[in-house]
Amino acid sequence: MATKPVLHYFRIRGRGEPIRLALRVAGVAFEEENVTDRAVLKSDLDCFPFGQCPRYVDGDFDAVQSNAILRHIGRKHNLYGSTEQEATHIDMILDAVEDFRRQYTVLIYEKQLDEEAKSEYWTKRFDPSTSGERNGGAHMLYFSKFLKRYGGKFVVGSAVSIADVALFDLLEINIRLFQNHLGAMVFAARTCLRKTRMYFWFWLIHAQ
Ligand SMILES: N[C@@H](CCC(=O)N[C@@H](CS)C(=O)NCC(=O)O)C(=O)O
Repeated sequence: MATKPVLHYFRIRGRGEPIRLALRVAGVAFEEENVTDRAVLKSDLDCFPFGQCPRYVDGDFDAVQSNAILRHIGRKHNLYGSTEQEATHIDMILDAVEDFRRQYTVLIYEKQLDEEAKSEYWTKRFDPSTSGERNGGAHMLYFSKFLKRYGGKFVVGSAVSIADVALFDLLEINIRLFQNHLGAMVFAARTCLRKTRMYFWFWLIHAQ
C-alpha cells in the first residue's frame, strides 16, 4: 500500500496552511509530522535545506519552500489552470500574495503587533485611498482590480486552483487580525471574498 504524503511543520497554521488546504481540495489524504525541535531545522540540512519548514515528502518526492510545494501540488493534482496564460496568472497571484504576506510577517514578528504599526498596516494595505503610494506591491485593491479584470468563475479561470488557496489564506489571516473592524475589512476585500468563496473554505477548514 502506498504511503501517504507527509507534511513536516509546526503545529500552527502559518505557512503550512495553504499546503493543507490545497491537499484537502485535491482530496489527498496526508499525514503531519510535527516539528517540535527548531534545532533539527538547523542541523539536518538534508531534510531542511534552508533551515526552515514546511517540508513535504511524497514517496521519492521531497521539497521545502511553501510556494514550491504548493506549485507542485497544483501541477500534480490539476489545480494550476488550464492554459499557459492561466498558469501564469496563478503564479502572479502567488507572488503577489507573498509580497503581502511579507508585510504581514513584519507586523506580527518584527513590530510585535504594535498598535501604531497595525494602524499603519491597515492604511497602507487596505485603505482604498492609499493604493497609489509606495507599498511594496501589497494592497488589497490591487487584488480586487486584478480579479475584476482577469478572474473567471474562480480567482483564475473556471476552476479552483492554488491561487484560490493562497489568496484565501491571506484574506483569512488578515480578517482574524482585524476582527474588530470586520465591516471595513469585508468592504475592502469584497471582490476577493466573493471570488475566493470564503464560505467554502471555512467549511473545508471546519469539516475536519
Ligand atoms: N520561504 C520559506 C519560509 C519558511 C519559514 O519562514 N519557515 C518558518 C516557519 S513559518 C521557520 O521554519 N522558522 C524556523 C526558523 O527559521 O528557525 C517558505 O515559504 O517555506
